[in-house]
Amino acid sequence: MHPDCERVLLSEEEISAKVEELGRQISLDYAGQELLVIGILKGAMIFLADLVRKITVPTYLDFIDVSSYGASSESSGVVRILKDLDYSIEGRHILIVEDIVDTGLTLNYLVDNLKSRDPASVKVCTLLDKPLRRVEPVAIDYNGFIIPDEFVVGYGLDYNEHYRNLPSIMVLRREVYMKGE
Ligand SMILES: O=P(O)(O)OC[C@H]1O[C@H](OP(=O)(O)OP(=O)(O)O)[C@H](O)[C@@H]1O
Ligand code: HPA
Ligand SMILES: [Mg+2]
Repeated sequence: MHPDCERVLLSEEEISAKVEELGRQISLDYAGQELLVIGILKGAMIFLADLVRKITVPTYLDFIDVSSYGASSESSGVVRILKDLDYSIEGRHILIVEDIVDTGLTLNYLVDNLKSRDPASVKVCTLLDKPLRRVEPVAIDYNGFIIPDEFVVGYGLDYNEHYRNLPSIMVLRREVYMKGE
């Protein structure tokens, strides 16, 4: 366990079993179709890399980079696109892949933004859902785990860009993020 963390919330084994289950369900639901997976940089990167290898329908990838947290554990409330998609999504079946839905501001913004580009369909898959913090409602089609209102890091999730490479998901000690705020 990392010394800045107080406990392991989800082990590597729990995460990989869930990723496999999500991949199986997505493959069943999109049978006979092509899927365009859109990863939200950077947090979703590690989940997405594992998830797409469990999907058996023809799958394409694109990435969009948005940011609302910066060097904080609280959302600024303003979502900014730092890097847009490389390709048009018109007429394609889109699956947005996120690491976590917290306030819902990031996903709400993205779903509206991507729907305005006329895709054939838009669905959302997130590994983690923290419903106690929701500010705006978000429809989630595939959800890995519902988690309590604690700041978590690892498996792609950061605090101020640290801890993304930890293999499990851990609760960050409050004193670590209170220091910077
Ligand atoms: O539901 P919300 O309150 O909007 O929070 C969730 C979003 O915040 C984090 O991203 P962040 O903006 O920190 O960028 P990152 O993915 O590069 O860490 C996380 O990866 C989600 O995209
Ligand atoms: O709990 C979290 N951890 C890391 N990044 C986040 N972005 C929103 N909530 C979180
Ligand atoms: Mg982040």
